Amino acid sequence: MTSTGNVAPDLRHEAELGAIVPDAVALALRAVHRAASELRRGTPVLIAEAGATAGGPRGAPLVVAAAETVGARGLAEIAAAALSPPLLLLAPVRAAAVLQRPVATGRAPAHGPEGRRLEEGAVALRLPAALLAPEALRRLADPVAERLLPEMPELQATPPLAPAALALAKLGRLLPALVVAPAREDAAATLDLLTVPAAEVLAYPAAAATSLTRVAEARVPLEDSAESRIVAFRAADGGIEHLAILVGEPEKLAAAGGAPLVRAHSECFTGDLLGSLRCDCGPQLRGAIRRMAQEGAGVLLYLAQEGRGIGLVNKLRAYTLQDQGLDTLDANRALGYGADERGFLVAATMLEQLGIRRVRLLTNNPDKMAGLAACGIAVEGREAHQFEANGVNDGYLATKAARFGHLLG
Ligand SMILES: Nc1nc2c(ncn2[C@@H]2O[C@H](COP(=O)(O)OP(=O)(O)OP(=O)(O)O)[C@@H](O)[C@H]2O)c(=O)[nH]1
Ligand SMILES: [Zn+2]
Repeated sequence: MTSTGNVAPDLRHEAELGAIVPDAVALALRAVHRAASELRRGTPVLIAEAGATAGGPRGAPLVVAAAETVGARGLAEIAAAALSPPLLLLAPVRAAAVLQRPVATGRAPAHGPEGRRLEEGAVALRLPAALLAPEALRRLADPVAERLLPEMPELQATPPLAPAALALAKLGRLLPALVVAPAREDAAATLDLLTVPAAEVLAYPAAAATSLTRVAEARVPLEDSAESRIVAFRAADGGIEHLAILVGEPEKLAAAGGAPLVRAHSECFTGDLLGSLRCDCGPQLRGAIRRMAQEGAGVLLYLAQEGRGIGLVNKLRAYTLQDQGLDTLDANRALGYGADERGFLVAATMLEQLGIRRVRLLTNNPDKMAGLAACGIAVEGREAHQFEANGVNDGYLATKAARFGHLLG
């Protein structure tokens, strides 16, 4: 029990509650996290306009389910909630592949909180009855799946809440392909569906990043660096933790006015853990720790951003597409994702909390430098972090240089 001194009884009650009642940001994060989980389970959710009023279809919430996971029950719930026949929402590149022709979205590219260009836009397709079935929907969503469609879908006007729907599927690390329809106002209550405001879905990545707090810390001597600690950071959504591996005492170096060596390393299960030859992540991870140990100090941020933010399952799909001839950038886009879905506000928030505001960044990726700088970290220098191609990852490294602008040397 915490001591509340001489506070009046009802105020004391409020003070005690204050410790456990989550604030508005945590509540919004929780709602979005739950909604993404519902999509993963194949359950529809409702996306509402902020401050939407009851009335015609314009202000109506959008009932949405992920094409990848929805089953017969979810489709029946959509039919019960819908004011008009369901549509399929796809990212423009995926829609063009399905329709086998270019698709214009007419949307200007938007910019994320770190100033990065977001690859946005959504295309709506009318679904003939033959395609409104779980197996057909999965084939429409997934470029890896067999593509024999019984009928072709047709273009339709995109609903205003479409960007939030696609963003929610991406937050669930699902293929950004959704069955959607404007919904009756009473759908939430009568069908017991979760409602989430569109604005909260779109604000989620930045809100989650800035809500990070330190939750655990331990000394962990490593093969390549005896003097190492791991600090874990957790966001208010309760999502997967991000880790900082501190080599030596980089906080002291920063407090004395220095700019420690920092690497923002996005997790790669295949490369970091299994030694996959498809990428350069394993050598980069171990190489960064070794280099920091040689310098005597450094911070490796181990970010839960698998597959440049598309998740492991989608990265495996992207690998299949790469085996069919696409490069790493086009494979992401064929899935409906952007070339790089990461934001570096997570990394900047972790550095701030470690008291590190000036860094020398170990990277070949100019976007990481710009991303951290846009989040208020002074990037005072770049240290190249290249490793020899291994005979398997040659094309991957060449694409990073040619199409992502990675700096050589
Ligand atoms: N989507 C996708 N992700 C990949 C592929 N190969 C590796 N990755 C992921 O790419 C990320 C690599 O991250 P980093 O090494 O931190 O970043 P980088 O952009 O290569 O930049 P630097 O290494 O800092 O120069 C990891 O999350 C990997 O899982 C791929 O073919 N497709
Ligand atoms: Zn990798």
